[in-house]
Amino acid sequence: MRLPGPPAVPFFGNVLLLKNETEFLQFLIDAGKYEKTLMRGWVSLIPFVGIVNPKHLHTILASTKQTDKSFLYTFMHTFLGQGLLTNNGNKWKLHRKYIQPYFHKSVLTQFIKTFTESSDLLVEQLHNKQEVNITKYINNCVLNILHCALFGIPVRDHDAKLNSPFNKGHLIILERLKQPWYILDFAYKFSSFCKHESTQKSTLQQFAKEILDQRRQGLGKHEWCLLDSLIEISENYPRFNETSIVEEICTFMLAGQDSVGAAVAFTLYCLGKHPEVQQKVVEELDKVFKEHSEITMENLYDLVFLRQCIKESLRLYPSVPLISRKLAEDVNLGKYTLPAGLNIFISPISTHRLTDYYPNPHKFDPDRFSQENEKKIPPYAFIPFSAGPRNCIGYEFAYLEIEAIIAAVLRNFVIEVPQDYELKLSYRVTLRAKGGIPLYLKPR
Ligand code: HEM
Repeated sequence: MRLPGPPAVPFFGNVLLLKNETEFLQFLIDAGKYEKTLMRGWVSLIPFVGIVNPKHLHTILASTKQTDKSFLYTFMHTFLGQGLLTNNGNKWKLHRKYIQPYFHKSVLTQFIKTFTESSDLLVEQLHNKQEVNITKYINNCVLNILHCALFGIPVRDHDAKLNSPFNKGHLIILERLKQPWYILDFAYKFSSFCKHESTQKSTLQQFAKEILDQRRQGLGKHEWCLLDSLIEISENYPRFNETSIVEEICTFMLAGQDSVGAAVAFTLYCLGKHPEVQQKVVEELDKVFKEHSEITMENLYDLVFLRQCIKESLRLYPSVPLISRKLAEDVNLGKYTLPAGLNIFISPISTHRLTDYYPNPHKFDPDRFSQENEKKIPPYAFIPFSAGPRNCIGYEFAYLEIEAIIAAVLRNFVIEVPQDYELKLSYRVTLRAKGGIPLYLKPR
């Protein structure tokens, strides 16, 4: 089987593409040209197949058998330990089954207050500012939410968060790929990267353990948080031990941070660039909040057009532009049979720009997700949260959180993107705007 793909360099394969993140993302955006075939790529000496076509994605992502991640995720173990994001096999299946109920809509209601309080704090911080780099404010707001929803640290308890190592955690996986001799564990173990990652991991886990001990003793227990749910699971299922609790809570802190930060920032960017769409969102907000100014779960579900805007922004700028799996069994994709054990790449940012499903694909057009139009989009052509049994467990949490933050910003400010600003994308496992996103703010 000979597949088309980008030119590869001996030993490095295609990893040199990662040297320039903006060009790498442009490569992914243009990878729709591989839709009718498959794409081959090399991570150093290891072959990968890239899959862009929604029908092929359906075959793989919907399968309960194809849930294994590729070896690339083991690179996160040094930093994160083994939580839902990086685990495979039975351990993943069991943990997912235990934790899933705590992300049910009925349970998420309890976090709305946290979303609101943190969004209010954000609005306070933005007052009297005319021009801001919105990215760092948003990231701070998201961190506040996570510290509260996951660890039970009140949003306005600044001191407790001051020393949180989660404010400065840093993933090194890409450095390992760019210098592919570090793909080998024994070489990596002697590197300064590994030392740095291991130190980070023990600091994060220590922080999580201390709070776990406090919660177990009932200290600071004003409101329910996700850590309490994990304690409850460990009481019911002894195999879900203290290490599991710590690894899972650290995973949630990481998985729910930059992903949400990017989604909020890019949606605000899109709304700042399209004043007519922003106006429509504001009219919806006025209508929904006419009688009750308070943000509730019901109000958030009524913000139908805002959700369309968030989806359209996630289509153009999916927070996680690339994911990877390892095939657990042979799979037939049209004229190709891919063997068990093969590593594959799935690139939401490539699939999201396919002209067959998204005419004029680079245009921001929230009407693509209107109730009527959305039905025409095949389910696996829109995968910002991945899809199937191994999708993002936090996707509904994320939508509600993003809506609450954007609603708070737009109810208080008219936002505008400076004329001379040119968005440059960059990539560090999540998608980012290079240098952050500048916004003009005018009080409403
Ligand atoms: C806009 C926000 C978010 C986006 C775009 C997003 C996207 C994704 C994607 C694409 C995956 C699959 C990753 C892969 O297969 O490698 C994933 C998995 C995951 N996400 Fe999210 N995510 C978001 C927010 C969150 C939040 C708020 C949480 C938790 C608080 C979370 C927790 C997780 C976890 C634990 C997994 C692994 C699930 C599993 O494998 O069973 N995510 N997310």
